[in-house]
Amino acid sequence: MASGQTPRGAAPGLAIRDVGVAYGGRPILDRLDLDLTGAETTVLLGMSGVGKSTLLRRIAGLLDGPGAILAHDGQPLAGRIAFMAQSDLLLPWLTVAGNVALGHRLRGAHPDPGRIGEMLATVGLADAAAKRPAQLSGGMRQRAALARTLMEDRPVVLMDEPYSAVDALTRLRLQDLGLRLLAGRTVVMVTHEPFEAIRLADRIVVLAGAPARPVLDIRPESGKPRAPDSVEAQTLWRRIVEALGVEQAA
Ligand SMILES: Nc1ncnc2c1ncn2[C@@H]1O[C@H](COP(=O)(O)OP(=O)(O)OP(=O)(O)O)[C@@H](O)[C@H]1O
Repeated sequence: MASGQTPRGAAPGLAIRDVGVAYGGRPILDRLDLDLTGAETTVLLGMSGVGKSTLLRRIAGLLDGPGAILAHDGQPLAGRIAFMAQSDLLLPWLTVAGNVALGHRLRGAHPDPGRIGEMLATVGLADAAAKRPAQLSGGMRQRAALARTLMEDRPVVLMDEPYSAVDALTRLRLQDLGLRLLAGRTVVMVTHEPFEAIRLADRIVVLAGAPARPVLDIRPESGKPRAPDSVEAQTLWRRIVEALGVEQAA
């Protein structure tokens, strides 16, 4: 098993306590409380602009505001969170291997070349180590970004639409890869796509309103990944769409 598949340290649950974020005086989040179970994948859904990325960035410590993000185990969260942003943010002047090792380099650490190779092989990019991001397809770039996230080997992984910029089949393959590689970690993932949430989530939270609040919080019963054509998936889809406030075709 590649080392990236085993998170360093147990994956803690997260306590989001009384959290607020405002931009220019406009509250996007206000006194939000939410508990996320450790080693589970929670998928956040909501209409564009509701505040999903804002919540993710607040959990990551990238935004200030009232309230606190705490770990259920009582230990500090610093150094235990990896963040995969909406765009892949690969640095064009670095090779794929260089991008995967970026976190280590930024901390002045020397990443083990064997581990970089192992991580690239795990995501199917062993032959692309020396290439630049511009030479990769969209799916390869997403896999490189996933490898970089996993190279950090953090027990908590925050992902903002990680599989959005690729075609449908590549998306399914990336989802399966993510499912395998992220098992055992506490994952919070943002998506626009209800069926992606249904396929991958242990728990689905739909945010709506201003400031944003959970308006639906459900746990699918069957195991992952879930096919979109099951009765359960169809029922979940209806509930999600209703919660999103989208008009359904009769
Ligand atoms: N840095 C910022 N400064 C001012 N307003 C911002 C900033 N970032 C986000 N916003 C606004 O805050 C609201 C929430 O943005 P956010 O990106 O969290 O939404 P989202 O639900 O992730 O949207 P999407 O699904 O389109 O990515 C939006 O109205 C957005 O325009």
